[in-house]
Amino acid sequence: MTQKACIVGGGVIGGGWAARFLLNGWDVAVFDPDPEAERKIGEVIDNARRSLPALYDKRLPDEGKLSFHSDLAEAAAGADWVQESVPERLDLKHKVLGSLTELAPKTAVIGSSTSGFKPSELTSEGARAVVAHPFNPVYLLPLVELVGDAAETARAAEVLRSIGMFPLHVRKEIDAHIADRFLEAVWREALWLVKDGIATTEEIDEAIRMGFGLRWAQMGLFETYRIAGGEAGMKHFMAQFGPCLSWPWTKLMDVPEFTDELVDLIAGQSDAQSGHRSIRELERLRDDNLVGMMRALKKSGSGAGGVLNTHERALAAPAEAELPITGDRQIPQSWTDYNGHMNEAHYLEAGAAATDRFMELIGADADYIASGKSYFTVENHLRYLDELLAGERLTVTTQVLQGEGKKMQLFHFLKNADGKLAATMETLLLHVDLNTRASSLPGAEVGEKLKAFADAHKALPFPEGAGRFVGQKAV
Ligand SMILES: NC(=O)C1=CN([C@@H]2O[C@H](COP(=O)(O)OP(=O)(O)OC[C@H]3O[C@@H](n4cnc5c(N)ncnc54)[C@H](O)[C@@H]3O)[C@@H](O)[C@H]2O)C=CC1
Ligand SMILES: C[N+](C)(C)CC(=O)CC(=O)[O-]
Repeated sequence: MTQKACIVGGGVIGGGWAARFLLNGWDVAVFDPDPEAERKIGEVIDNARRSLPALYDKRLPDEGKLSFHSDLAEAAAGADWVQESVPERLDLKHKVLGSLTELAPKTAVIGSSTSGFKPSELTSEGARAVVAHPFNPVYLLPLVELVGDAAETARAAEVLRSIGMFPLHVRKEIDAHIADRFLEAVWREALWLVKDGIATTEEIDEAIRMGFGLRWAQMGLFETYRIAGGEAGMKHFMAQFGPCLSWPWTKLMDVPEFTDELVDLIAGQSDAQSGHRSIRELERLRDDNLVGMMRALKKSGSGAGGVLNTHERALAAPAEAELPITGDRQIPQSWTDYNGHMNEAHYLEAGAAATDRFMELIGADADYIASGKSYFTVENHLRYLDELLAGERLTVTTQVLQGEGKKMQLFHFLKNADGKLAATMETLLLHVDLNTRASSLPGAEVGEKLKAFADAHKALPFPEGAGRFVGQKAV
């Protein structure tokens, strides 16, 4: 049965939560008194539709139903998860969480997005809630800091994993949890650097994005510094840089006063730096960059890439069809080019991924390859028949044309969401012994499975376009 999330407060963060649940197949009911809430959330969800599916090489579940409610009881009825994301004021959080405790099903997790309040503060007037603190954009970044009752946060963690997030249990409640403690320290130093006229907002951003910002996404702080200690590792690093902590490098806890002058100085520099772009434009730029970086992390399984790999493995396999389905995904924005459609190179990428999937189907999987046997491609022929656009669903099915001895000849059909043929790729592979790098017969089981597909597919019509080559004569 479809699960339901109730989103209370649909601003920057509530909108992100709505998108995360919706695109993972949950029904989403929103309660927000702002008359503009539907438009704002719609824009956030459009951004999410453009970016979240691009992280995966499999299709996400069909989107759930989105509804807006002026009655909190109606929004909360039947919910499996309720997420409060109203402004960061304790009196307001008490009021909203108190009502939700009465109205939501007893079985529902009630999460608060609070950046700073502790669970004991949120529940001091009898409300039932745990802190589920996410990061912007909630639909792309996996981290959620969970703080509160152990059984309830364990239940919450399971749900969060199922929608591709990374729950981090905070062992002891503290103001601002873990991550915002860092962010606050960095923010405080940045304010001092601007106030003291040492650096502009743009120079501070360059100092982050040209250097340590790139490192942090893949190894965090401690692993990065371990390497910085050279062969002697962390001990050497601490011996060398530990004493600096007592030098006057930082402002420590000294907070700059938030005068009108400082606010104007920072807002003015920020306008000069980025005011020529709208917030939505900046969001799309941020999302495209995040998708590119997170896809790179997927390859090594580092950081957020490991979370994506785990979630992708849990996504449902496509339904059976006459031909094996060897690909089912949405087309990422990053696959499109200056002509506004999927670039030719990615047709090959989709076809090559289908070959890999077919190899798995006949047992030529990672273990088989590790045992020293594999297939090498020796020839491909691609026909580009129709445009494919960003966000469209792409499915690939595979017919075996030849599957005996060392040879495996496959014909991939690449189709859009309406089942229209957009491309075909014919590919010839030879089985190879990875130790001698010479062609060889496949293992008995792989050979038999391949032959079974080949025999079954012999009954099918020979595909139109198979056996073709580029016919233009050279002049
Ligand atoms: N903006 C950020 O970077 C992050 C914010 N948070 C936390 O998320 C929460 C929300 O912050 P934002 O989304 O940034 O704020 P926001 O100002 O963008 O959105 C708040 C929304 O709550 C609505 N609202 C106000 N009173 C309400 C009520 N009684 N019932 C239902 N909705 C109501 C407002 O109309 C608005 O749409 C805060 O607790 C904040 O600390 C957490 C992570 C990051
Ligand atoms: C500024 N902030 C404290 C609301 C930020 C967060 O809580 C997390 C984030 O997304 O940076």
